[in-house]
Amino acid sequence: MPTIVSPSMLSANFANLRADMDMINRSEADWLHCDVMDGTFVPNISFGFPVMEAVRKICDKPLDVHFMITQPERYVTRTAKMGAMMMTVHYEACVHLNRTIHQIHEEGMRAGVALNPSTPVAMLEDVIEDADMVLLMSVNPGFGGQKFIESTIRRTHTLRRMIAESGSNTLIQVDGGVNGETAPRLVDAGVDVLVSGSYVFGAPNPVETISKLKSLLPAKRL
Ligand SMILES: O=C(CO)[C@H](O)[C@H](O)COP(=O)(O)O
Repeated sequence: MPTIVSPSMLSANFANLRADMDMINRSEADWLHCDVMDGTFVPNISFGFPVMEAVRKICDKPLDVHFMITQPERYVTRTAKMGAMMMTVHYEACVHLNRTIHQIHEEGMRAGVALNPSTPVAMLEDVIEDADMVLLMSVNPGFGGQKFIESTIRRTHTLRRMIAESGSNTLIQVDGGVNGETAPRLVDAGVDVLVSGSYVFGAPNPVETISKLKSLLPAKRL
């Protein structure tokens, strides 16, 4: 399975969103990662549907939407209507996670489940087969530009074993502090989808940085 790179829109320059989306369209990015924050689940507010609907019209890449909000199930239908490919919700924010995953599937999207850095990977044992992707947060969610939390490498190994034991094809995504140094180590540990924000958008040549991120990665298992 090839490694997927999904630049995080959280670090985009909103003063010129069209230029940022033109850059993403020209690049080897596979998806565009959208971070929705509500100021309650995380101590920050990002953007909502009007911005993502505008982006959807000018971005050629599939949208991978990460909801850092309470009760994300309220927005499943609207996210599908907006044209998202993947809807990721937090384990910590869903009382009925199994139901929410099925709602997402019923609306024709892929379902991701995100874990905060302090939530044990084992909490997902009983839903792993239903999830298309698990997002391991490698920073405490809420802000771009934070330092990578090292225990993510160990957590990736644990999750990779759990997925193998379940016999499922669930993808592993990591988000937070992903750069030229952490990316190869993450892929080596078993990550399939890399989300990178400030490393990409803060680079002098973001298109080249996305290509480098992909080419830096060790050859993946088949
Ligand atoms: O969503 C986040 C935090 O909530 C991520 O940190 C963000 O998507 C990526 O930012 P960076 O690559 O700068 O760490």
